[in-house]
Amino acid sequence: MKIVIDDKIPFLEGILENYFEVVYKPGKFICRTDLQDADALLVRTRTQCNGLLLNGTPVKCIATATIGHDHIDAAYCKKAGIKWSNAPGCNAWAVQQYVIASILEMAQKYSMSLNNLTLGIVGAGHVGSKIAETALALGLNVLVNDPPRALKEGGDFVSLETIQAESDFISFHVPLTLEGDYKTIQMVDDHFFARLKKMPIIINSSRGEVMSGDALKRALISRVIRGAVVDVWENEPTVDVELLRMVDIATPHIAGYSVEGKAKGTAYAVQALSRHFGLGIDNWYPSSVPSPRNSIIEPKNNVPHKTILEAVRSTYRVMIDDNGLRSNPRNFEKLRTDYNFRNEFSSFQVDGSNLDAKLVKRFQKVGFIVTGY
Ligand SMILES: NC(=O)c1ccc[n+]([C@@H]2O[C@H](COP(=O)([O-])OP(=O)(O)OC[C@H]3O[C@@H](n4cnc5c(N)ncnc54)[C@H](O)[C@@H]3O)[C@@H](O)[C@H]2O)c1
Ligand SMILES: O=C(O)[C@H](O)[C@H](O)COP(=O)(O)O
Repeated sequence: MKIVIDDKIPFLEGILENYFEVVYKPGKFICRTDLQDADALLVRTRTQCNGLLLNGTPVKCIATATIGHDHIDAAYCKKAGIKWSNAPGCNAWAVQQYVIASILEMAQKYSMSLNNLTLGIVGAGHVGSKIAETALALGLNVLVNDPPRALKEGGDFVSLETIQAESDFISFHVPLTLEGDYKTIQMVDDHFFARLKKMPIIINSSRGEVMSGDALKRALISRVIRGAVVDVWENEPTVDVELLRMVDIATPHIAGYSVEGKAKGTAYAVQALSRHFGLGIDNWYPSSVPSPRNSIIEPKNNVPHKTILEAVRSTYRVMIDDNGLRSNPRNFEKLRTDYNFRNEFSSFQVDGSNLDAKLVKRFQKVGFIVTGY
């Protein structure tokens, strides 16, 4: 059997070679000729898996080592009898880290106290629900909009209008969908911004095409919003430099780039291939996943948001990623390729010996391990 694999998927070398003839190639350049005698394809978001790529090839199974699967033409695959899988939730904690770090940076920049501010979350799946829980622990009010879940589950969901009217931050965690009752393509447009009431900060780490960059620029110019955090862009890897200069935090689609998230993404993809081809490695996981060089955090004080911001910064400095893209927006894809995957909060231990009980709880809710309290 033969498999073609995106050559930027970590933790994989030597694994599938035991079962397949393996060809590694940059995801963007995988083409139909590469697949003439291939049975399977293992990709990231950089390979468009559609009829153009797959028609007339023997590929019968595609695994993507990512949460998002908008690069896979599901309708085509169904028609062509190609099975595909993604890696649900693999890097959700990495995006939680990115969004929480960004909210704390924004609160500091604009001198906002998080207590009693409202975070509106649009899309409450693996990522959105983790952020909701952390935000509550940080003292924010949380409103959640997720019409597909609301229809299935009922419960405490609000309308998009409520999010627009009451939020000080709005963070998007929807998949990119092009059609249907809940389609998300360009869901954030001039009409969306016109309904905002509280000059919120907008955060997009979902997909660039969910939001109109031009509408976002108009909203920033007219001060309908206070600011914006943008990790995903329309037309990646090209970045609208005018927009980049206007937003508060601009990063090159790295919200999900944690060591743990990458390890899980690879593992879920290998496991899916194993199930499909009967490889017998259904529980495979990378044998060694790097830990942080210094995993102990010793908080200096008991002032909640200050000490949590310091701890968060010691795991991840989102402003360094911002600076990287700002200094060289044309390097978008290279910044991603060369990215030094960070560790998630759960790989760090906070020394709780001088923390009050409430702060211990908060650190735990953010995702840290707290010891010695
Ligand atoms: N920037 C990054 O590095 C990065 C990393 C991971 C995921 N993502 C993106 O984030 C998205 C969300 O990830 P996830 O793991 O939480 O996905 P998920 O599938 O677990 O959750 C998505 C949620 O959005 C809801 N939803 C769908 N359409 C909606 C609509 N119109 N309005 C409101 N809610 C809607 C769904 O019901 C679901 O609960 C992914 O699809 C991916 O595109 C980006
Ligand atoms: O959908 C996802 O999982 C994320 O957007 C992911 O971080 C994209 O990762 P890449 O395709 O660069 O590996």
